[in-house]
Amino acid sequence: MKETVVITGGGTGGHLKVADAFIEEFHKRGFKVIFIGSANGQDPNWFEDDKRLKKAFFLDTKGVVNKSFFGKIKALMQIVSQVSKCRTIFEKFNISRVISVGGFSAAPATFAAITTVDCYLFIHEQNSVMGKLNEKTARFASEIYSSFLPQSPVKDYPVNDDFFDNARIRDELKSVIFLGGSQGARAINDFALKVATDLTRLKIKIIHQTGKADFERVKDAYENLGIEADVFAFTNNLPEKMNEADFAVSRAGASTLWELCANSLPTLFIPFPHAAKDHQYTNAKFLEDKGLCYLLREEELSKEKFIEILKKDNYIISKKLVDSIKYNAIESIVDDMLDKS
Ligand SMILES: CC(=O)N[C@H]1[C@@H](OP(=O)(O)OP(=O)(O)OC[C@H]2O[C@@H](n3ccc(=O)[nH]c3=O)[C@H](O)[C@@H]2O)O[C@H](CO)[C@@H](O)[C@@H]1O
Repeated sequence: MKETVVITGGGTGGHLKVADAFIEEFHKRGFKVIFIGSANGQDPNWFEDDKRLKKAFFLDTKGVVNKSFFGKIKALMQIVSQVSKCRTIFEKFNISRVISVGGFSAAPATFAAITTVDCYLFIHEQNSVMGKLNEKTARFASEIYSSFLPQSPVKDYPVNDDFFDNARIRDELKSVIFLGGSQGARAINDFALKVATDLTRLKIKIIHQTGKADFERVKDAYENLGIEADVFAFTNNLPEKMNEADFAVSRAGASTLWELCANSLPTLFIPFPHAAKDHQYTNAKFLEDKGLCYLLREEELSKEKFIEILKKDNYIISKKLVDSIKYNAIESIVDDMLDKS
């Protein structure tokens, strides 16, 4: 019988999507899988009743970054108190492999892995700049996987096959999709509304993911402009929406960024300006340096610049994107982990 592995981490959709890919891969290979995340955040929504899991634990932990001094101390004390709980779980289920996808949810199980004899820790870092926890614990890991690190043994990002299956080379411009990441982005919503009339005049269809909080406002605004756009708060079928689009305007969260690459969809990235250590900017910069995307900060945005970008020959970018990422990253990462432990 195959052993039990622990997948830990979460907090935001970006981390959880990668956790989900690991759960699927280990489950497919016949391993038993335990998920350890936080009770505070999105983790339970994703994995509470997941049939692929032998068990899911949601611990009382909160983020440490962006807190006051006392808030940080409290959050750290909470994490410390959960480490021994994780060690008990490891002992009970005989855990020797822990895979962290980062985020504060990963802290207790990561520290427990480091302090447990004969337990291998593997880290998947999604972004171009290491998160606080990964930065502190990386030297204890048996391997760190990242699409941005030159020394990573696997550089492809774990993207669902659907994004590749729905890919196509863009050789015309009939529709633009606006994407705000898992939460939506007000700045992107405002920009879309600002250029909507021009896009309509150019006979370009608008597809727009607003995020839950801003949906009603944006929907009403399109109605007031008399524009029939495909507006939604969140979709479970993003690959299909991307396939319909010929150009994207998007935040530069790691998962979305590589999904757009897998889809061969030319993109103007507008990074979230308050992301830790400006990592969304450096995520997109990595692609921009290779001539694979456009990148503007919020304050650099203008209607004129955008229209100019749309008029460029984006066929070349779309074609180049085909070689920027390959299928089966998760299989290659798990193969590498099993070789090393
Ligand atoms: C504000 C912030 O700090 N955001 C971080 C967060 O972003 P966020 O959680 O937005 O992360 P990503 O862009 O990486 O992922 C969003 C995920 O949501 C999915 N999706 C989105 C919209 C939709 O309608 N349907 C849908 O399924 C996308 O396919 C994607 O897989 O985690 C990322 C990964 O660590 C980081 O790079 C981001 O910087």
